[in-house]
Amino acid sequence: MSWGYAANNGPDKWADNFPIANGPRQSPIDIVPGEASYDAGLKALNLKYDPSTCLDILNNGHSFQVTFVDDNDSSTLTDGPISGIYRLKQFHFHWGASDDKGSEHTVAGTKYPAELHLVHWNTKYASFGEAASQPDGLAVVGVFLQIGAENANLQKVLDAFDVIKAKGKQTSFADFDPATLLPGCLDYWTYDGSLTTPPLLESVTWIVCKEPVSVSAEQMAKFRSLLFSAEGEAECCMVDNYRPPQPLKGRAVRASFK
Ligand SMILES: COc1ccc(/C(C)=C/C(=O)O)cc1
Ligand SMILES: [Zn+2]
Repeated sequence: MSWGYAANNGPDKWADNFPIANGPRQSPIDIVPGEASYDAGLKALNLKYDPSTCLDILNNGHSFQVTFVDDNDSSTLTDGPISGIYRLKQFHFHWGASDDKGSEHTVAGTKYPAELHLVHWNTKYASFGEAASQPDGLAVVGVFLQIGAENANLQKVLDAFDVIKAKGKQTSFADFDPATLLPGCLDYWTYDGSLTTPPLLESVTWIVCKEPVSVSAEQMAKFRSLLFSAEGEAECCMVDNYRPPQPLKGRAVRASFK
């Protein structure tokens, strides 16, 4: 049986096949603002995305992801807490069955209804796959979603859902600028962590934005219309696809802001 988010294959079971699940730098974590240390040496995030690198949108059975062409430096993350150039590979989300849960990171115990992850890889390595196994291989920008006004930029992504409802469905998705999903203020917390799904590799520099972006309740219902299940299988709604916070194990969380 493969991993998932159900009682029999969910986060509490992942260590059976992926023992790193109990490792020293696992993600997500609960971010406690009062315990984060302001680091004046942290640079502002420099995100430069080219919409023409947007390729397709896929239901991978755990989330949906929008994948980008990453054979050049058209869409990159530089500065912030990292050194060098990291290329955007994909973005995806995690969300709940109801608005009181869904994010992976929490802020002083507060869960948001959803969380966006923009996954970038360090170009000092030859490929995403190679980078994913290195301690400085990946940088993921996390953005919280909170219930409010309809998000017109997000709606462009949600409008593609009808053709990717089931696991394994994929369709072309062009000319989308992921920068339109970012909050106005790019203040962030940063810490060393991991992938939040198997293989849970400890290769991620996490960059979690303090400011959430809006999503309407109707848009959240659209997220919940996707399926974990493939066509022809018993329908299982894609909800609660989030890993809960993991032990900090002595790690420092730094803030880019006072
Ligand atoms: C090498 O295989 C991989 C599988 C998943 C991932 C990600 C990007 C997981 C996550 O988003 O937590 C990376 C590599
Ligand atoms: Zn994620």
